[in-house]
Amino acid sequence: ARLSAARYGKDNVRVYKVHKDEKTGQQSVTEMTVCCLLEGEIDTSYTQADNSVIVATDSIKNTIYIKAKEHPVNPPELYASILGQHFLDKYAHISAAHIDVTVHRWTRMVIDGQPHPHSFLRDGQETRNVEATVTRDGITIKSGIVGLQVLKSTGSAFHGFVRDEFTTLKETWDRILSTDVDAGWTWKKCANLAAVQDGVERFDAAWEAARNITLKTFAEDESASVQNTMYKMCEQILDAVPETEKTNYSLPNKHYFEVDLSWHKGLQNTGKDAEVYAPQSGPNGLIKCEVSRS
Ligand SMILES: O=c1[nH]c(=O)c2nn[nH]c2[nH]1
Repeated sequence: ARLSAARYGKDNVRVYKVHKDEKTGQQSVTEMTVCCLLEGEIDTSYTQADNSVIVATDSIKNTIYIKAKEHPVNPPELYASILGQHFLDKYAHISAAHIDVTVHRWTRMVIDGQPHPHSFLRDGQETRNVEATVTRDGITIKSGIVGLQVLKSTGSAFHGFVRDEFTTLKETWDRILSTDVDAGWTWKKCANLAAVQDGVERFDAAWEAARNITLKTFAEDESASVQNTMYKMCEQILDAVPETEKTNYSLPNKHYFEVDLSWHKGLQNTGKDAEVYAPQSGPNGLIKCEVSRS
């Protein structure tokens, strides 16, 4: 037997950082969960019980906090790149650092019409995600949005699909569409950390654009299918963010079934009379795509 792949580190490292603006007294907060895995000349720690090559996962955890103190944690793409680059700079035998950052929502409260200086709310389990791979050959970054739950009560159809001896699904021209958005966009490779930092505002702008494109397309598209609607989202993100090379979506189709109540005094609740539905926990459709520049 031979070791064919190996990476190790610390997962689920929760980090909070506050920024206090001395002039305005306004405070801002960031909360994230970090996973940091290292690759390199570490085989002997697996095969020969040679611990001399191991940067302890506890030390990796410590480094996550130290770098969060020493450097900005926003945008997460920059923090992830700085953190990853540290391990290559410090440890010659480490060849790659895989950094995943999941940023949780703390949205500033608006109290009596005014943004509150130091109070925030968790308005959804949606997260902003970054996967950075830092190597001596450059930095690849994939940004994303995960867990953005959306629903539309009409404006979605699904008909014209294969009908055969396996098909029971009725065609519909008017259905509920609900999904949990998992969207990603992959940046063109950066040669080094300086290239990430140069034009760093592009990361927040891209996240804003991708989120707005997703919501607007979901809301306004007369959807013929999840497939077609998500493709339209991808096209627009590539157009809006020229420094990306591809984008991808993974969308569960979270079904809402009609409930036939006609057995009860002839109550009409199907088709055009449908108002009360049974939301389904599963099974769910799952539609995935990756769209690249042509
Ligand atoms: O949008 C949809 N795409 C599909 O592939 C599918 N299959 N069943 N319902 C569906 N809805």
